[in-house]
Amino acid sequence: MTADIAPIAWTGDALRLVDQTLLPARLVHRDVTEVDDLVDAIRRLVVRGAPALGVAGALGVVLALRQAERENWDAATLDSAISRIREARPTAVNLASGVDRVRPFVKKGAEAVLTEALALLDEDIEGNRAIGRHGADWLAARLGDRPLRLLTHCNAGALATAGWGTALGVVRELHMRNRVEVVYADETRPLLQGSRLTAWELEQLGVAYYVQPDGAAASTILRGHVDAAIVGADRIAANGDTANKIGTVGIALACAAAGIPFVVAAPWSTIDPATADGTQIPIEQRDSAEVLSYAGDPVAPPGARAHNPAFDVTPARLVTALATETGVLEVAAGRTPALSL
Ligand SMILES: CSC[C@@H](O)[C@@H](O)C(=O)COP(=O)(O)O
Repeated sequence: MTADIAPIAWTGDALRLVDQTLLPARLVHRDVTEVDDLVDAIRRLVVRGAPALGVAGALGVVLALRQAERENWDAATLDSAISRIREARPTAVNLASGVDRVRPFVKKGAEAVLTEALALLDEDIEGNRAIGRHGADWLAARLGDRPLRLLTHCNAGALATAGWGTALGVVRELHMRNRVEVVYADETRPLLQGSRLTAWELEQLGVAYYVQPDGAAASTILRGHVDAAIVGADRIAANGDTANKIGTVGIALACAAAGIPFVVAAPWSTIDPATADGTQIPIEQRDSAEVLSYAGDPVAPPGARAHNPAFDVTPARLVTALATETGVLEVAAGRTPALSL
């Protein structure tokens, strides 16, 4: 196995990010020292994935404090810079909670914030390894100790976290146990996190995979090619409703129809007790150009309008299990009858 991917690092002077917009063609690191550049990097998905956003947000508060010192900001300017980081994307609760975790340390100075932010980074990696072990144990107990055919959507790998990954962390753990036959990686339109990032990670790990169009997922499941689907989450409401990348709910419906497990892998930090249910989760709407063009060229008539929600909500009743760092919670009470083609 190759050295683990570290999408976020602290250099001592800067937040060093793997530029995820350029993968898999190029592995380029970006050093960020200014709040505006971090907000831009978050919005453009240079750094992305809920846990990674949490760590980037926390380290972003260090950048804000250092910039405040360099530029003699007053307290209100600093506060609004921190809030701009916190609100750069709305759906992943980890971004807000990462900033909120370090905010009480702001009055103690940048070093105190840095210590707390780096603790969050370490905890995330450790937590992901535990999610991987618990998720793999649960799948083996439920489906038998045999190589599994898994389906995933978007990227919930090392790149989406501080390291190791959540849903892909489970895949990695199973792979270490020789219990992965193949992974179907949905390409994940419109920004292709599945084909660009998940496939890249699986390639590095030596896991067998297919990239498939999002539109193939339900058919692949109903035709019996998949033993379980496993995805990450951006925010889990108190009742278990789960927001994840657009397209996830269709996979959950297909899993329910086929009678196979739909598993969400996420740390407790992604569960938001302040959000009662999925209707209250803010869903990010992104630029029309992401849908209406491809690699810079138009793919729709001039004047076409786009509907571009970045996330959807899977109702708790469709979530078979939630793999966390402390164990697996069986969420869905009942399953719909299985169909097959
Ligand atoms: C461990 S990452 C979980 C989710 O954040 C992931 O599945 C996802 O939907 C990411 O969306 P993105 O828009 O790429 O930030």
